[in-house]
Amino acid sequence: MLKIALPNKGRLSEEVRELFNDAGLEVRGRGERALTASLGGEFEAIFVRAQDIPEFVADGAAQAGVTGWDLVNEAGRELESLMDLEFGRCRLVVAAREDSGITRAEDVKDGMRVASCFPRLTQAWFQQRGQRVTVVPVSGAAEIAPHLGIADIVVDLTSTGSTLKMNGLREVSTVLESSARLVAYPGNGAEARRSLEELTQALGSVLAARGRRYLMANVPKTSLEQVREVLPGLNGPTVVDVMDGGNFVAVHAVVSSRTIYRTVNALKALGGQGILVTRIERLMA
Ligand SMILES: Nc1ncnc2c1ncn2[C@@H]1O[C@H](COP(=O)(O)OP(=O)(O)OP(=O)(O)O)[C@@H](O)[C@H]1O
Ligand SMILES: O=P(O)(O)OC[C@H]1O[C@H](OP(=O)(O)OP(=O)(O)O)[C@H](O)[C@@H]1O
Ligand SMILES: [Mg+2]
Repeated sequence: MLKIALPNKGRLSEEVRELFNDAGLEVRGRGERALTASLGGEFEAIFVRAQDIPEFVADGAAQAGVTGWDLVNEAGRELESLMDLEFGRCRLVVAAREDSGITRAEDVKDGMRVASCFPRLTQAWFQQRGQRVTVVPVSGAAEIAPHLGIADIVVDLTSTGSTLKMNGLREVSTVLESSARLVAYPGNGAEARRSLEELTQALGSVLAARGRRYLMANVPKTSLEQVREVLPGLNGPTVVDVMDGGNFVAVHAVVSSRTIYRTVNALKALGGQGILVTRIERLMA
């Protein structure tokens, strides 16, 4: 059995579970507080805090894991990064009180105190810039520190920016961009690597499918050349005969979901009929 460490709660846990489900690795038989669950196949999920996952995987207690890229960097352990999972997007930023007069990283003076749940990354970032700050490690709610006089500035995660705003803080600089990652133990043997390669492909096929739709339409044969321009598909559209279709043929293609509205209108303008758009579960190139 290969152990995959997954976040037990918090920001990433629901989306991780959904991704694995969509890849056919359903988290089975997990009660609210269960610490492990079978994922089907040769995988077993172990549910731990997102923060602990880099350590567990780096130690080989789990052969792979999913956690934030921010936490992987903060841990500073050697890990193989197998795939960016594209959700959990956020940034680790330097922020200061609106009324502090600090608007750029250069305004941070030597000796200032910086509250952060990411003390290692914070220390390293300022050090690299030649700024000598004192890091005040906290385990959460760093945004309150400047108001309590515990620190002058903070280094914290943000995505929508509403927490910073609510706390009267202004973003000054970005330390790191993050999203959820699939990481692996560097000491895995050949067999584990093969299984993890299959896992990576399965998860990748779900991610690839999410931004795409499968489109079918009947179009006049005479407009096929123009249809090709509208429907590039992966390797150009598949063209299928329609029984008793007269002048019409069916075209099938995988298209971007972002442009589907325009694509459908363009097909209609070319005489397309019976247009059907469906979701794709998985897509392997
Ligand atoms: N606002 C956000 N938007 C998007 N992703 C985020 C956001 N905040 C955190 N994340 C991502 O989710 C990861 C886990 O954060 P989360 O808040 O769930 O856990 P935690 O606060 O470290 O743990 P716990 O809830 O157990 O104390 C972060 O390391 C980051 O990668
Ligand atoms: O830019 P925003 O969209 O406002 O998000 C930023 C907030 O999200 C995270 O906290 P979270 O909500 O995970 O709570 P936590 O402090 O309990 O981890 C992060 O620590 C910020 O406080
Ligand atoms: Mg959090």
